[in-house]
Amino acid sequence: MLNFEFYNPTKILFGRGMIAKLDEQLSPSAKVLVLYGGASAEKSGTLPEVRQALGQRNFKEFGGIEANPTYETLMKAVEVVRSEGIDFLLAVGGGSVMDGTKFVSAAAKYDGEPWDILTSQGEAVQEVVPLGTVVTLPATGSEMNSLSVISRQSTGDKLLFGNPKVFPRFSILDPTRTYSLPMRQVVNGVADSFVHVMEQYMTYPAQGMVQDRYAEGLLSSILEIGGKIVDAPEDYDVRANMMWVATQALNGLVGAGVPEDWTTHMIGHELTAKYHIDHARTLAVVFPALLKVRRDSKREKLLQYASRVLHLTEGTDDERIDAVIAQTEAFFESLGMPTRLSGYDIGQEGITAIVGQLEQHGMTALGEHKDITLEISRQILETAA
Ligand SMILES: NC(=O)c1ccc[n+]([C@@H]2O[C@H](COP(=O)([O-])OP(=O)(O)OC[C@H]3O[C@@H](n4cnc5c(N)ncnc54)[C@H](O)[C@@H]3O)[C@@H](O)[C@H]2O)c1
Repeated sequence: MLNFEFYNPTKILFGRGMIAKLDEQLSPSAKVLVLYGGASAEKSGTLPEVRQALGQRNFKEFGGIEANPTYETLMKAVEVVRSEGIDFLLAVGGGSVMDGTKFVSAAAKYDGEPWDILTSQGEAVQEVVPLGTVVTLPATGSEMNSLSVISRQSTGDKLLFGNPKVFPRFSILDPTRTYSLPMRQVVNGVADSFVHVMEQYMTYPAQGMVQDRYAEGLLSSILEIGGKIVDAPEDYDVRANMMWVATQALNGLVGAGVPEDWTTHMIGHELTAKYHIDHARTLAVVFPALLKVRRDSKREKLLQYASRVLHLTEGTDDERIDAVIAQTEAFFESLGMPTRLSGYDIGQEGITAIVGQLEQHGMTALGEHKDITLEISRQILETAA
């Protein structure tokens, strides 16, 4: 097992009606800014429930944080935080609102040009305004991690930063608050969570017995939930399991002490930045192609996954690896997600552009062995063509 430090201070309040406990989480004198995205937070009743839970306390609101949150919009929230003397941020939404709120949290206290926070991958973070979340979309794990992905419209960049100071102080997860999600977003969450676990599992054996079996439990659950969730839109237990699995898929625990390969996310971010494809859908295109190109270096874990999760026992090793890749593609396709770039009309010109963006962002040594060069990234994209 590899050495690791594990730190996760986020308090989780999970279940039906838990938004009512919001007030208890905040100090009586806190000056709160509630941040949210579009009209769905209002229409679904989540925002009204949050307002009610905040009662008579002093709070302001900032709406309009878009999917794939932008620096340009978030800097307007930073102005509100500074001018109103806000000292607590409450994100009500999915990954985009939670990530955006983390950026506002760090940018509002940053003495300099806040885009530095992204270009330094979070090292530049100084002080922060503390934050909490009310989750409406289970997918990213942002509610229990210290990561944030921000886009900049003016340059077409989409960059990630991480810093322990932006862990939410608390996150409220009420599965009934996900019932209003369009099915497209529900399945996006299934795919995103699946790939998050895979990126901390599908590498090479590192004798992380607990981590491997934990990851395999999460993967089995996601495959099972993926097969049920479309036909059971208001099944509390399916939604509750989806919500908790998504949180655990990226709260740091499954990846502690084992190698990780975030190539799929890094290439996926470039596809979203250039083509505005939903985040999870980019992963459904890149991940199967990554498995095809890296089948030799991931061989042992592919076989372990074949036997422990998919229970594949027939055929040669290579035939079982073929079956793993075919079943992974079939899983995404069963969620209605294309697994080829051609599904988004992206051809050779697009591949060259994406490789150029990877180069520009320094993504030249990806993967668990840091040996996925730009040439191999191109091969992955060509395999996904
Ligand atoms: N922080 C992390 O660790 C991490 C990990 C993976 C991805 N991300 C980032 O998170 C973002 C994606 O987040 P996401 O997948 O949660 O989607 P999202 O937050 O972008 O939301 C997608 C859409 O669903 C709507 N929505 C949200 N909750 C709803 C509800 N209950 N009912 C109806 N509509 C609702 C939103 O308004 C939005 O239009 C991307 O920018 C991605 O890069 C972050």
